[in-house]
Amino acid sequence: MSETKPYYTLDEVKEHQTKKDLWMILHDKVYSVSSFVDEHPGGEEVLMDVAGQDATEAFEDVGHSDEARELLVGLLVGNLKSSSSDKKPTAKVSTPTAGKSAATDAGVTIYAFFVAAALVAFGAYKFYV
Ligand code: HEM
Repeated sequence: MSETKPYYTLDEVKEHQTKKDLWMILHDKVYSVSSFVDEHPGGEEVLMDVAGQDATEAFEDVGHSDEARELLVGLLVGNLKSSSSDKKPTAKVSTPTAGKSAATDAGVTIYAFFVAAALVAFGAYKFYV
């Protein structure tokens, strides 16, 4: 659903800092909270403090209820146009090739050990018999 909303840059969000036109960013989403300012149980001042900014930390610090989070749905106006640094590449931890070659190496080592042991045994047999 949120995909259909427009994308705004941080600079665009910053332009909405007045009580009558108040935007803020929460978890990379842009909310217009003007209609809610007077109803906010935490008061109007805290919302004005984060006007046009990313308020995610402040919002989460308060530990808002699920009810508060549901209110956000109706206030959503768009998504934050993220800077390239926001994209975190998923680290590839598994290295199947390396694992395979390690296993193969172990197999070769064991095989070589038995061949060497057989040769030593054969040499000893020849020496003593
Ligand atoms: C649009 C965003 C926000 C919504 C919809 C919202 C909604 C609410 C709601 C419903 C409550 C009542 C308690 C609860 O249900 O958790 C509440 C309390 C509170 N909010 Fe927000 N809030 C928003 C943003 C913020 C921000 C950005 C701050 C801080 C900078 C903030 C600070 C507080 C505080 C301090 C209380 C506690 C009030 C008290 O218990 O006396 N809120 N908020």
